Amino acid sequence: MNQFGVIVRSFSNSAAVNSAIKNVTIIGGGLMGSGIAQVTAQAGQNVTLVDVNSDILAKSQKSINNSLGRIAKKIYKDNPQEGEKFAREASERIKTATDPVAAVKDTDLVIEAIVENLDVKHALFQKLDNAAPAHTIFASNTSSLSINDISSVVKRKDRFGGLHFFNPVPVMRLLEVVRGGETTDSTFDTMMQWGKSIGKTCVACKDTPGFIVNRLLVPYMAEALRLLERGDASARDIDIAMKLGAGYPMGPIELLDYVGLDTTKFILDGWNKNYPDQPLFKPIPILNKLVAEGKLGVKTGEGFYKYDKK
Ligand SMILES: CC(=O)CC(=O)SCCNC(=O)CCNC(=O)[C@H](O)C(C)(C)COP(=O)(O)OP(=O)(O)OC[C@H]1O[C@@H](n2cnc3c(N)ncnc32)[C@H](O)[C@@H]1OP(=O)(O)O
Ligand SMILES: NC(=O)C1=CN([C@@H]2O[C@H](COP(=O)(O)OP(=O)(O)OC[C@H]3O[C@@H](n4cnc5c(N)ncnc54)[C@H](O)[C@@H]3O)[C@@H](O)[C@H]2O)C=CC1
Repeated sequence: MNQFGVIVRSFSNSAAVNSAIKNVTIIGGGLMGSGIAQVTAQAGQNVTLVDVNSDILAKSQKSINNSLGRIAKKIYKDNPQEGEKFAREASERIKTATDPVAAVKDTDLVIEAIVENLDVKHALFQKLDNAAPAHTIFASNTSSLSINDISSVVKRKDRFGGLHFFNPVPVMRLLEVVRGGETTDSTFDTMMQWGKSIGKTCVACKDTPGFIVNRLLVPYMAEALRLLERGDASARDIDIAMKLGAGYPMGPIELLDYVGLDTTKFILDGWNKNYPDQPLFKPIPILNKLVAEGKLGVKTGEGFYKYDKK
């Protein structure tokens, strides 16, 4: 299996990792849900991707097909026909739906990737808990909320955990597997095994704010904005500095635009509310202003920088 979760014999000698999970329902077809749907389908599993309307789902399918095309070109560079077949078959494994309750009736794993808002996530999981089979594991891709807080509204707390992916999902190799307070060993092991089955490198983490990556990355991006606000350096120079001086693939301000300014604001606001004494989590006026103006980064065509609308 290669790093894209695709079993290609000529690319690797390692055996495919089996998982008890065959049918996966992903709720939220935005930036992250689309990527999670794609990597799951690439690994040969059946996916149902759910969002609030069919226009959004059509956009998700378009971005999945674009990404599959890029990956197919890379791994089947000497065999374009095989590449087309791979992309078509993966795409066909993804069904779309607008009713989350019907979409979990026959599924082994539900991964929630909707807006980073506890009340909205609660309303969704409450509905799903009664509808999904008893064995089904629920997971959230939350960036910053507590898994215990999210799972507080369901009965299946033992079959609930965090599966935290990174953007862009088809390229980033890490998956943080998060154990909530009541997650059983069996649920945790199944989630780990599933992560491996889709080609990700899994790390384990407790239910601590930001898990591993965001606890380090979000304060770093916030400090970059404070540097910018103080007028100590321009956005472009901060980005160049961290790329050429620290070897990061993107500078912190480019990365903020890439992640979505609304998502980062949600994260900081939530942590500031829970940890008011932590200076690293304080609100950042320049970030709040852009979000209020609807400039959310790459996805809206403008954030700290401007982008061509796709
Ligand atoms: C907020 C949270 O909760 C957690 C998070 O996600 S935090 C954010 C984590 N993500 C990061 O830190 C991303 C940092 N950036 C990067 O790693 C890189 O800039 C990047 C992979 C995004 C793009 O890489 P790049 O070299 O700048 O651009 P680009 O040449 O377009 O892409 C590199 C490769 O990835 C591929 N690629 C990029 N995006 C892709 C996508 N969505 N689908 C498929 N392939 C993709 C490209 O085809 C390209 O392949 P080749 O090298 O074979 O040509
Ligand atoms: N943006 C990022 O880099 C990362 C985000 N995350 C987390 O993933 C989750 C999703 O983030 P993004 O994909 O960036 O957001 P997004 O805004 O791109 O997509 C969210 C999608 O969920 C849909 N949605 C909202 N409520 C819904 C509901 N009740 N039922 C069905 N669909 C619903 C929206 O229509 C939208 O398409 C958030 O919890 C975020 O914190 C995790 C890792 C990285």
